[in-house]
Amino acid sequence: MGEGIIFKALSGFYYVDDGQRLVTCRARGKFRHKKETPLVGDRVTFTPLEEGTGALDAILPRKNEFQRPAVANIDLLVIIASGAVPVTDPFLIDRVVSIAEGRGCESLICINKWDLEPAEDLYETYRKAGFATFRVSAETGEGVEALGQAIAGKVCAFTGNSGVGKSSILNALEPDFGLATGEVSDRLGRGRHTTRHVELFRLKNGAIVADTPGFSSFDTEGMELRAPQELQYTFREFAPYLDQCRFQGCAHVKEKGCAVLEAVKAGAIPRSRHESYVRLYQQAKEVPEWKRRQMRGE
Ligand SMILES: Nc1nc2c(ncn2[C@@H]2O[C@H](COP(=O)(O)OP(=O)(O)OP(=O)(O)O)[C@@H](O)[C@H]2O)c(=O)[nH]1
Ligand SMILES: [Zn+2]
Repeated sequence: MGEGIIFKALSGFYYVDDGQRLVTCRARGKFRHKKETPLVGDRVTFTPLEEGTGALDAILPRKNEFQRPAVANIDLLVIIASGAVPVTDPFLIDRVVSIAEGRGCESLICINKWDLEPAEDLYETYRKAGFATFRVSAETGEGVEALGQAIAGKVCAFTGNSGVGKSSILNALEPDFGLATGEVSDRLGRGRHTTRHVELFRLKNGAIVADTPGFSSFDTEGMELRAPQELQYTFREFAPYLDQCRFQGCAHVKEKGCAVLEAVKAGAIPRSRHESYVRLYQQAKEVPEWKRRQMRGE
């Protein structure tokens, strides 16, 4: 019996990396019967068959799973942003971070294009909110080594709005990636956006990276939503204040005696983070629970 990680899923085949080679597996029929779909990132067991092929036997318990992109067992979501064109709207970052927090996945914020724009506000916002926050320039290489150390040995998904430099950073992290990056850019073209195909890559520092399609503000509309009353727990810097509001069940939107609002006023919670929370809270209220469940794939 073999064990490994699904690095790629394509046309009914699962490419399982067992640490030595890539085994091309077919899923056994029982997966279909149980309506269980193996995901890229899944740790699986398989029965080796002839010539590097195998039959997928079981999916080991998942640490977490995401819908869009469809990946499992992510240790670290690396959110790439930029203070230079295309300037990242903090709401996009908060939208994705909130999903990651809700699914028990750690986030890292990486602000690229440092050579063009220091993006002081973005940097301070996320540092203050309690995230590992890095500034890099894929162009000059500044900060790239520190980012590499932060992701070493982890299974990471790179995400961010189109054009922030995801492919460029991967290339800067792994100069030998040169060839592969050409492919990455190709795949990130139009075809990739429609197929939403995800693949894992192994870097020399031991990181395993999923490069996911760039997204736009338009795409955030279709991203999963939690129940309004659960959203507060996906903004980690709110935690110390949540049980200090005057009224139980406080929504932290505009209530009197709200400790979260006071913390925003006092500068302890970044204002843009709270604005994102309010925007998400309102969106979540407009969508019925059955629909939210559907969006979460439940
Ligand atoms: N000045 C400067 N330009 C950069 C930097 N990083 C990337 N770029 C440029 O920004 C553009 C977009 O970079 P990509 O790496 O293709 O961005 P991406 O995030 O992979 O984009 P999508 O494939 O659309 O998701 C390219 O023209 C890069 O040369 C940087 O640190 N500084
Ligand atoms: Zn409150």
